[in-house]
Amino acid sequence: MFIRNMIIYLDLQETKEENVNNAKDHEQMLDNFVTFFIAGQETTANQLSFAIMELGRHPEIYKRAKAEVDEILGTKRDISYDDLGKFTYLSQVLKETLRLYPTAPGTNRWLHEDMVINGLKIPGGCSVAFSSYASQRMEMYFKDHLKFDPERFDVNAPKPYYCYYPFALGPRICLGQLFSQMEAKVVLAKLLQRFEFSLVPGQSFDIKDTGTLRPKSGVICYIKHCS
Ligand code: HEM
Repeated sequence: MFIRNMIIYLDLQETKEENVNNAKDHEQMLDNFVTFFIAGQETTANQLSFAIMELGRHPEIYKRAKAEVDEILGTKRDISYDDLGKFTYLSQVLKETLRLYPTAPGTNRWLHEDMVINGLKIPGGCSVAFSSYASQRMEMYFKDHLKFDPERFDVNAPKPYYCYYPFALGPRICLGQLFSQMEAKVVLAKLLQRFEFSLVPGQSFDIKDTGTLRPKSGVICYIKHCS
């Protein structure tokens, strides 16, 4: 990610030298830089914090995720691309984490013309906000809606179409979706392979919304090196 950001930065400098008068180009480049920098770093980092938090709260889920990692990696240091495809349960854990804690909790779209949705008229020329946080916690879409349950994302479970969208939907869907989930799997697998986590008792599991969601007071853990 750092290298990627650096490349964008260098491009920006070159553009500045070549085309000093074109402020609009620069603004767009800067917009992209900020998007990548914010969208590309905090969202995945916070997803991992929430994942560790939920694994700490559910020892049986933790045990199963750890068993999968140990079976696939053993004591191997490097994770290959093929290994990533085998982390079925870990992937379910990460999806369920983003259901309860969509770290980018919504998005919006500009409506160019009037629309009627479910009998409700929405006038054109306004911005419509979508909350993945709200949709993904609704009982009408998810049984035991507040329960952390990675089984919802089992390959045989019914697919939660159009009510689960942590990366948004449509042509402007998150550009980094696949990359971020590869990154999250690598980091979580490595953490589970090498360390044992347990939550320090008495901490709050409140959420803070600073544009992206994060655990309000961090996730405080005891960490032990796996023998
Ligand atoms: C857990 C991790 C992530 C989540 C939950 C997430 C979520 C989102 C959401 C909800 C949007 C808005 C899309 C829309 O309005 O249609 C978005 C946009 C975007 N994301 Fe991510 N994102 C994540 C990671 C990343 C990473 C790692 C990158 C880059 C490497 C990235 C790059 C972008 C970009 C460039 C956009 C703007 C796309 C556009 O407007 O066409 N995201 N992301």
